[in-house]
Amino acid sequence: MESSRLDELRRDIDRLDTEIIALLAERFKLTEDVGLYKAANRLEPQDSLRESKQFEKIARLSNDVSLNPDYATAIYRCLMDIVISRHSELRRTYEERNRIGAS
Ligand SMILES: O=C(O)C(=O)C[C@]1(C(=O)O)C=C[C@@H](O)C=C1
Repeated sequence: MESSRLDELRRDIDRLDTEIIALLAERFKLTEDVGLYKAANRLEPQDSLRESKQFEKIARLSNDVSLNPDYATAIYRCLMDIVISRHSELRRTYEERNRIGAS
């Protein structure tokens, strides 16, 4: 491959990465609020029913744009695992604060 072509492709990748990171930041802000809501309402960090619906949607959306659904599914599994771990942390912090506040 001509090196200028490689540079051009990498510029396109960099541009998309900028957008992907901005969207991830937005998504994590929303899941942070979900985590705070769950902690305050004593809901479990993981919701398997919601996840099943999410994964169905992800497969459908991937197929619509000719993306291998396995790729998107793997990425979203990672994302959700990070979210679940953060929600567990928020729950521990929330309960710790309430214990201290109650004593
Ligand atoms: O919708 C929720 O309840 C969330 O916590 C968000 C989210 C997600 O990232 O989409 C993460 C973990 C849950 O197991 C399901 C979905």
